Amino acid sequence: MARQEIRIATRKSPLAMWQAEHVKARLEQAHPGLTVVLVPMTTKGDIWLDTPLSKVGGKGLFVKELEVSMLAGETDIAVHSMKDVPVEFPEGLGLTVILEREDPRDAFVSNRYQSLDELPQGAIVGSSSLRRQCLLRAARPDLIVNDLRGNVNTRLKKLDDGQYDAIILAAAGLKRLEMPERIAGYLEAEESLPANGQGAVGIECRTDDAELIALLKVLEHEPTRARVVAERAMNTALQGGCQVPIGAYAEIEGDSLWLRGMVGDPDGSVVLRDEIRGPIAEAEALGQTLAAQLTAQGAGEILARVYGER
Ligand SMILES: NCc1[nH]cc(CCC(=O)O)c1CC(=O)O
Repeated sequence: MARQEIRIATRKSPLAMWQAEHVKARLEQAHPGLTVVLVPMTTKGDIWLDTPLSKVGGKGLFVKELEVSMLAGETDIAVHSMKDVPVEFPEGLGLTVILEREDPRDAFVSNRYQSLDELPQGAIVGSSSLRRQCLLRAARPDLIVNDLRGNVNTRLKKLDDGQYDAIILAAAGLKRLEMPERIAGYLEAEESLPANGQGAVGIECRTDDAELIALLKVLEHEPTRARVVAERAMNTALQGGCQVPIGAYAEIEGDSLWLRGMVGDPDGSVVLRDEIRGPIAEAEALGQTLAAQLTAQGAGEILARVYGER
């Protein structure tokens, strides 16, 4: 008998819930008669559960509760922002589907200013990401760049409370949460190279469940997968976790893939950039080659310093 129900294990943050609802709606539309149920779970916040791998690059399993429930057969799938998905998966689980990417750009969010250029000398800008901190400081050494934590709503509240003149957030998150009016302007890839996977959503499930995977495959978007594979390969080759000053962004141009990468010191003193073009089918190798190019420029020293400081 055909499967009639799919259970989505999800974190409870508004963004996680939106993404799970989105996958539910798309699966139910594609498969009449199928019911998709959300199973919200309390996870240990945004904190990663450290594994021994954290010693070599800050990697961890920050979705562990969801994975335990899938492995136990209590739930079937988990929906992730690709930006936050660790490189390794526990035995028996894998990233079986990647959905079409939405806006990959960083957004400039402010109640007073329209763009980075408009910010006065010494303005306070908030960002939690080392990549954004590096790029902000490199572009505008006069700005005060302060840490900004919490989920998207918490971060916006801190802006509205006057703790910052502007903050930088992923455009995709603001659009999904139906707050596009919060976006004062976009930072293009030339200015703020997106993090690997930014704007894309993926589905994790048990790799031995062929019937389930066949149902999920209607959501697969091949061009997005190629882009994300290249970006993640670069990040992996640099031993990057998700809290690293690394940008990796791929686009498709006809038959070829164009991958740009950056590694920088969070203090903005050094920003290494490079790029590569090649066949889409070689996405992973392109990512690895670009990582080697950045390493040749000195990326290893920068990253060792950052990892050593944690
Ligand atoms: N690290 C948190 C996170 N993970 C995914 C998104 C946004 C959505 C996306 O990139 O797909 C965000 C918020 C942000 O960076 O502003």
